[in-house]
Amino acid sequence: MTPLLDLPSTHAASLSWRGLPAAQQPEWPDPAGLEAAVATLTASLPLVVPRECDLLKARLAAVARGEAFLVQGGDCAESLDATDAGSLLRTAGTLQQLATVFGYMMSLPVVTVARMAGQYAKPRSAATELRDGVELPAYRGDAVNGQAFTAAARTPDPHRMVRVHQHSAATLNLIRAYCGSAQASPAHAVEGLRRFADAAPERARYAPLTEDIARAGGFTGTGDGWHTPGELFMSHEGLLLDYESALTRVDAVTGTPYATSGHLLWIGERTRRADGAHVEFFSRIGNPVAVKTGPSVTGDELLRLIDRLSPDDEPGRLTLVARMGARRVREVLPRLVERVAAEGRTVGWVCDPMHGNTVTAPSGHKTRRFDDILDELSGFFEVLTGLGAHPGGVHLELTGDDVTECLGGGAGITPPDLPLRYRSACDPRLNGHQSLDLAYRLLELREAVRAPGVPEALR
Ligand SMILES: O=C[C@H](O)[C@H](O)COP(=O)(O)O
Ligand SMILES: C=C(OP(=O)(O)O)C(=O)O
Ligand SMILES: [Mn+2]
Repeated sequence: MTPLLDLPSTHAASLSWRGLPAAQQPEWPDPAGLEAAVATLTASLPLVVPRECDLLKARLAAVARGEAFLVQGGDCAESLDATDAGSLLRTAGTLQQLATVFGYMMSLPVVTVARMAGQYAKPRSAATELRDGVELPAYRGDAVNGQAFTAAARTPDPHRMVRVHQHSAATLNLIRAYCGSAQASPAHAVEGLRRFADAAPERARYAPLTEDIARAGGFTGTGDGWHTPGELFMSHEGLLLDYESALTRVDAVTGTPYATSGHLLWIGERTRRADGAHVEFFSRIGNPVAVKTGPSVTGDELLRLIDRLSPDDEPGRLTLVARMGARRVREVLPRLVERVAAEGRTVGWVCDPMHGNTVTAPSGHKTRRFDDILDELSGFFEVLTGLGAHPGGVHLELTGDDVTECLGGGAGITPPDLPLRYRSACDPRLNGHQSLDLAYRLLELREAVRAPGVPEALR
């Protein structure tokens, strides 16, 4: 029998990025510790296998062709101390409920991808944090250091990467069990939507919409048989190159290296330079990959990234995640979408309406306004649809828990509410209700646009 994977080897993906500029890497204080952690990871089991990554790539090819919609979401930063199975399952459930609403809205099958089982490393705007005259290294995610503001916690510890691998394996194990259970069925998702709609301040509008969704059979577009209810893929930002390359394995069948830390990895806004180490590493792996792009990206830069990451123009290989901010999306995105289309490149276009809309509340909490998030998302739909392109999906920071991190939404979280249940280790997430509220509000906006009298180009 052909083995699923070769043993780890010194293949190009683990080597070629070294020596290139690698932004946002920790300053590990202990080279021997780093070497030991990398050796442990190199000898560790893969979390995912190439066949699963290829399946996701095939799903994302449908997104790129305009035949499917991507729902991607989860924590900004997972925590190694979080051992709350309920919380993981609530987030997985929220993703599936969102998939149900968006599938109905788009009349398309949905591919669902969690920011989970690996989302432990954070790029930061500033390398250090200053509090009361004390300056310490910034928190860079649980894969690197601790959140507590002490010199001990903030010192990068490479052994944390080993703990991340173990914790991700346990998370994935739970999610795989969930995906095979009745809890992950479309009927269960519809029940969750009914509970949400019945309790929402907008009940009079949302309850009938929910019945329309239920009548459509939960997920739509399942007729061709490719959508498996309960199918949930794992993704994270591939930021820590020592971690990612130590977990890269060669597919024995094709000889292609795959990052086995997750199904889909993305490159963040701060590490996407085309001649940098991240792009080089990503160019060598067979996984489906994504790149986040903010408003400063030029058309030429984007084309260069596409050339580097998807030279064969394989559909599903590359997803572009636009995070422009509500104020800029309508101005900046059209020329980029037009340029990529003019060059005949096949990518999926997805909107992250979170990272361009972060503000600081008077209390000092990082937060985002629900209305800005909705506005960027509707701007994204306007732009893509107006150009005859496919609005391919959403990328959200969210949790199924009842946190108070973003402002507004149906339940109307206000600035004084923020400290009540602000639990994010990094950026503010939509809570379960705000996430569904966003989907229903967008659905209402889309239905209004589809009403008679609206020009065809905008529908
Ligand atoms: O999640 C994304 C980034 O890590 C985060 O937005 C950076 O935040 P900062 O500007 O507080 O460093
Ligand atoms: C770091 C993130 O985003 P971006 O790279 O878009 O800033 C993130 O997704 O948490
Ligand atoms: Mn974030």
